[in-house]
Amino acid sequence: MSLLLPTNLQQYPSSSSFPSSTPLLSPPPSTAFVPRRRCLRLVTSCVSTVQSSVANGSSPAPAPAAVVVERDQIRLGLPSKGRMAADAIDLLKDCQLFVKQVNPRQYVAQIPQLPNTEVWFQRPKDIVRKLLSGDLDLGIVGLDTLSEYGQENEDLIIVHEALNFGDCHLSIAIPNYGIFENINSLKELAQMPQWSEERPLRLATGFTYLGPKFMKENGIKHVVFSTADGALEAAPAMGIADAILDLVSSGTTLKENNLKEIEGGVVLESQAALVASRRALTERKGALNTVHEILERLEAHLKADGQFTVVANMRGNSAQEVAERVLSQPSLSGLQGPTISPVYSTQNGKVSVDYYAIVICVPKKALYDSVKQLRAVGGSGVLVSPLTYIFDEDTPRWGQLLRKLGL
Ligand SMILES: Nc1ncnc2c1ncn2[C@@H]1O[C@H](COP(=O)(O)OP(=O)(O)OP(=O)(O)O)[C@@H](O)[C@H]1O
Ligand SMILES: O=P(O)(O)OC[C@H]1O[C@H](OP(=O)(O)OP(=O)(O)O)[C@H](O)[C@@H]1O
Ligand SMILES: [Mg+2]
Repeated sequence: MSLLLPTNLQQYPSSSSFPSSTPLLSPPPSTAFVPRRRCLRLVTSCVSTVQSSVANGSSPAPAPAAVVVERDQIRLGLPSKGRMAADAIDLLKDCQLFVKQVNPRQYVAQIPQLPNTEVWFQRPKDIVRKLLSGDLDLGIVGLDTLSEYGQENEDLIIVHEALNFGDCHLSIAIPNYGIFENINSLKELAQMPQWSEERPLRLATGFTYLGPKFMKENGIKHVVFSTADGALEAAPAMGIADAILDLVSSGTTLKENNLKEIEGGVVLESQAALVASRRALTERKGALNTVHEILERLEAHLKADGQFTVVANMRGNSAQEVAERVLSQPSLSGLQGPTISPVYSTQNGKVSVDYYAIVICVPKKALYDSVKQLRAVGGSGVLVSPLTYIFDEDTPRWGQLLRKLGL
C-alpha cells in the first residue's frame, strides 16, 4: 500500500471525513498529502486488491459454519518480539508453564506441562488474525490489538482480560502550544472553529479501525485520518497532522514531543489478555480442557500476586475473643476471614494456650495499614511473606467463559 503513496504517511478519510487544506501549525512537506479523491481511490483499490489476493492465514475471516481444520495440537500464539514477548513467557513461567524454545528465531515451541499444546510465536496483530482464520486457537495479546484487528468479531472470546502486563491506553493527544494551548477536552477540540468540511481536523494514528469508530461515536464530523508505522508523535510538529491517536503508558513520548492528552480522549484502556477462538473452544477436541488448565493457573497466580500472607501472634483467652478483636479492624478480614490457631506452650509441665496465631491474606497495597491495625489490637511478631498461588474453590472466569460459549 505504501508504494502507491508519496510518503509512508498514508491518508484516507473516514466515513465522516473531509479533504485537508491549510495546515494550522507549520506547513506540511509538499509530499505529505495526497489529494483526497486520488488518495481514497488509491487506498480503496489497493485494499481490495490485497484482500482479494492475499489472506493472512488460512482464510481472511472465518465463516461461522466453517469446519475446524483437524490437527492434534492446540495452538497458543505468543508475541514473537516487542514489549509483550518476554512478559508473556515470564507470566507463563510464574504459572509453572515453561515455554521451551530452542532458540529465539525458532517460531514454534513446546510447553512440557501441556503436552497437547504447541506455542507459535507471531506478531501481536497476526495472532489476532490467525485466531480469526483458525490457524491459532488461543493467544496472548494486548486488548488494543485485539480491538483493532479483531473488530468485534464474535469468534474472538476474551478468556482473561487482565494479565497484569502491557498496561497502556489508547488516547488522543494534541499539541500543548499554539491554537491548542487552551484546549483540554475532546469537546473543546471538536468545537474549535478551525475545523470545517474544507479543513477538517487531521488525526494521525496506527489505529485505523478504532480511530474513525471513536470519532464517529463521539459525533465528531470534521476529521480526516492518516497513518504511519511509528513515531506518530512527530506528526503535529512536522505539520502532517493536528492531533494523534496512539498508545500511551509512561507519557514520556508525549511530553518529549510537546503533546498533551485531553479529557474524554481515551479510546480504550489496555493490558495483555488471553484470547481464544470460539470455534476452537467449541469444536476442537481438547481445547476447552487446555484453556481450563491455563486459566486456573493464571487466576491462581494473578490472584496471589497482589497479596501477602501475614502471620502474627496475639495474646487472648479464646480463639473467639481473638477473632472478635481482629475482625473489629477493617483490613484484617483476609480472603474468607482470619485463620486463628492456638499456640501451645508448657508452663510447669502443663500445656496451656496463652497466644493465638493469626493468618490472613492482605492486599499488597494495604500491607502497612494492616500491620498497624494488627498491632493496635495486640498483635506481635508479625511475619509477612509473598503468596505464590491462590486456588479458589472455583475459577470465576471459567464460569463466565462457559456462559459466553453457551455451555
Ligand atoms: N507504551 C506502549 N506503547 C506501545 N505499546 C504498548 C505500550 N505499553 C504496552 N504496550 C502494548 O504492547 C503492544 C505493542 O507491542 P509491540 O511493540 O511488540 O507490537 P507492535 O508494535 O504492535 O508490533 P509490530 O512491531 O509487529 O507492528 C501494544 O499493542 C500494547 O498492547
Ligand atoms: O507513554 P510512553 O511510555 O512514552 O510510550 C508510548 C510510546 O511507545 C510506543 O511507541 P514505540 O516505542 O513502540 O515506538 P513506535 O512509535 O516507533 O512504534 C507508542 O507508539 C508511543 O509512541
Ligand atoms: Mg511497535
